[in-house]
Amino acid sequence: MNDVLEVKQVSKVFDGRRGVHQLDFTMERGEIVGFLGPNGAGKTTTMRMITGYLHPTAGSIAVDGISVHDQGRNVRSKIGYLPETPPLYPDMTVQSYLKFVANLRDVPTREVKLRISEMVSRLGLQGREKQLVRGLSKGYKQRLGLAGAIIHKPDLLVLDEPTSGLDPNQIMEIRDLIRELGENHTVLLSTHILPEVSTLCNRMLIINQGQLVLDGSPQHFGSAMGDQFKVSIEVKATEQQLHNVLTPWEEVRSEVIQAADGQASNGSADTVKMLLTGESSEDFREELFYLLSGAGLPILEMKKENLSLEQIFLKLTTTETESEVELATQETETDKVQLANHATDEEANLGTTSDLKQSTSSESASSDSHTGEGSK
Ligand SMILES: Nc1ncnc2c1ncn2[C@@H]1O[C@H](COP(=O)(O)OP(=O)(O)OP(=O)(O)O)[C@@H](O)[C@H]1O
Repeated sequence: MNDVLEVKQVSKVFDGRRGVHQLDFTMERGEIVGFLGPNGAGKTTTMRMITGYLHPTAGSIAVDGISVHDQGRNVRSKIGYLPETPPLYPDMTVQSYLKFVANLRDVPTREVKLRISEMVSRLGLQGREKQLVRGLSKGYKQRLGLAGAIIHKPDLLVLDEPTSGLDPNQIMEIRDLIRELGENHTVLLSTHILPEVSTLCNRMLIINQGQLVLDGSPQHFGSAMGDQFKVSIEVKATEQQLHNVLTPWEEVRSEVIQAADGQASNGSADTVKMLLTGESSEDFREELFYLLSGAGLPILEMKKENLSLEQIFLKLTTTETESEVELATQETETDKVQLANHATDEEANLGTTSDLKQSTSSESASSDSHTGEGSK
């Protein structure tokens, strides 16, 4: 069996209110999975159940085939957990904190010294071993939290919003570290930052109101949602010529985005930009090409329009109507470039364009501690 994590029909009820409901998913060795959802969706609750800090009301969770709740002690050595606020002790030094965690995680005494020096060099903490935790910057605290989470060499690493509250440089550093850690660990990572998922994860899970609403690779989401195939084109033609050719095509709906009347401006030929939407997700570009070339209308540009991750996320996690999402997909080309799944590296690294954190629910709901159930 290659599954590191098995979450089976897991539910959590808090005082009669649903926290998560019948979650069902597995994670294979080596996967880096992004766990996404709006505030209050159930990400932290799920992560705390996986790491054994919270008991499910129903269902079961196993790591490497061992039940998290029946054999807590055996399984805890297999899991590394970084809560949103790492449980660091301000009066300890970096070194004494790592020693403390190593003992807590049952690292054999003879190996502790070596593991600490491995963690210090791997997480870039050299020169800070004797520094008090209280004097570390937020980025270095996060590094130390990560070091504490992996010092016992766990199979599964669970990271709750690991870049939250960091400045752009620190975000890039922590992401690089997570990417590196993903080479040796299976990682479940919760985040509100969509480009973080595109750059770090090969699979994502979206949760909304306690239920899993999507599971798959970021690239396959458009078709997984039964999306209609959309193409934007620019054609050297008049609106009337295009109308004559395209209107009889029943399977594809066309609408003009922009028409440039050549006669009125510089005397060059007319061009028209259109958005074409198919009845289904079937690719109709080849048919379109032959149709327009058969009519003697040159295609200057043809581009497949994908739903961006942001649009997919909104579609799945809000109650907005189909038509609102539809509108979003028909924004101007500039908007599309901004929103596109393929965010530039800079955007992806800085996460500035797509931080979807919604401010409506209480922040206090995500402040973790290791004190167990009901501590939030
Ligand atoms: N200890 C608790 N007692 C009562 N209700 C709780 C407790 N912990 C979580 N909840 C509720 O369970 C639901 C899921 O919360 P959770 O913190 O898991 O969401 P989240 O997706 O992690 O949100 P965020 O992005 O804000 O961190 C929310 O409605 C929350 O209020």
